[in-house]
Amino acid sequence: MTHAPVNVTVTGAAGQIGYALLFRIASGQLLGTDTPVKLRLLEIPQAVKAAEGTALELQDGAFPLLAGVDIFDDAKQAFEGTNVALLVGARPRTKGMERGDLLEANGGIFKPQGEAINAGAADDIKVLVVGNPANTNALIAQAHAPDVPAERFTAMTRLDHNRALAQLAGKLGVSVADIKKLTIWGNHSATQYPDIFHAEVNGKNAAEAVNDQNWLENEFIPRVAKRGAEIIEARGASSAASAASAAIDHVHDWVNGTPAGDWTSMAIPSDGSYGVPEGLIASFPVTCSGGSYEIVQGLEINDFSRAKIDASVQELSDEREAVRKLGLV
Ligand SMILES: NC(=O)C1=CN([C@@H]2O[C@H](COP(=O)(O)OP(=O)(O)OC[C@H]3O[C@@H](n4cnc5c(N)ncnc54)[C@H](O)[C@@H]3O)[C@@H](O)[C@H]2O)C=CC1
Ligand SMILES: O=C([O-])CC(=O)C(=O)O
Repeated sequence: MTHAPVNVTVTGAAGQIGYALLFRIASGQLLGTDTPVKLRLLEIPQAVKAAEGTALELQDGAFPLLAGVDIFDDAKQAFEGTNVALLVGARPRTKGMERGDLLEANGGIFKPQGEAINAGAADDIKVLVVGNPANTNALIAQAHAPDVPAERFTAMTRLDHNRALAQLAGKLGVSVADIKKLTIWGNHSATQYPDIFHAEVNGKNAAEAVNDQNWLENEFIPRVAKRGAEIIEARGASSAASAASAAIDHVHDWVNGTPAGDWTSMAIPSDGSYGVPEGLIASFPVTCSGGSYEIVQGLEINDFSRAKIDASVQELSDEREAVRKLGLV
């Protein structure tokens, strides 16, 4: 072991995603196999007992990298000294419900959590918001943490990125490892835009390799964008293990870097790149290195992509307007 333990706070620890996530964090997959972790679990009072049960199982995992587990029902305490915060706890969307319906209910969760991060988190805090509507929940938390650099607040579109990789690999009969430079733009919602125009498949342009605009427009994009609903329909519950896996990928790459010659997708506060209004937490193509990320610049955006990006960004602007009206940002 070469590092001091890193404090990782997970909210919604007793939920479905939490159950799939905590064991992978404890095993070293979040930060690396030379980094011990101390877990700080935040739950609502009614779910603390269940979180305690999970903590017993974590103990039984005998993970050499797990330096401790503490459980809280108070956000201020849970974020004290935190280096990495995974904000998973939220109300999951249920059958027939759109993410927009959840804005108000979740505002009441992410405002106090932003304040608690501002008050007590470590200087190097990195925040990933998973709980939906993830982009706007991240915006709310960030708005209440004025002393933390805004770029430390991110939201998860890595699951969408991974879903798009898998669909494209299936179409072309290749491995996901053969695909590079795919991008999710915009919101983690049905308006998101999975972009294959800059993606490469074994070094060849992916859109040219597919050469099927009908598949792109009428199968690939809707399949990826509505995959969450497809899983809910099939499983009777929202994606959990795949969401946990994507959260691991997101933080792992942020901390340890993206591979040379590739990029990933993260929802981050816009700096105005690609015409996305500044401050919106939107998904972009990013490279990570040395613990920070940068938006991939200079990509040519064709008319088809422009319209799709604009539509998703418009939804984010509307969500920001809605939470402004609620006094949440
Ligand atoms: N960004 C993404 O790609 C994805 C996001 N999600 C979202 O992740 C969230 C969690 O999903 P699941 O684990 O399946 O839900 P779940 O309902 O199984 O678990 C949520 C947990 O959060 C806890 N919780 C609620 N309010 C809290 C608070 N104020 N502080 C701490 N904990 C709190 C609940 O007690 C519950 O244990 C949902 O919002 C879901 O829509 C799910 C899949 C993908
Ligand atoms: O759709 C949902 O509520 C869960 C989710 O975000 C996803 O699976 O992408």
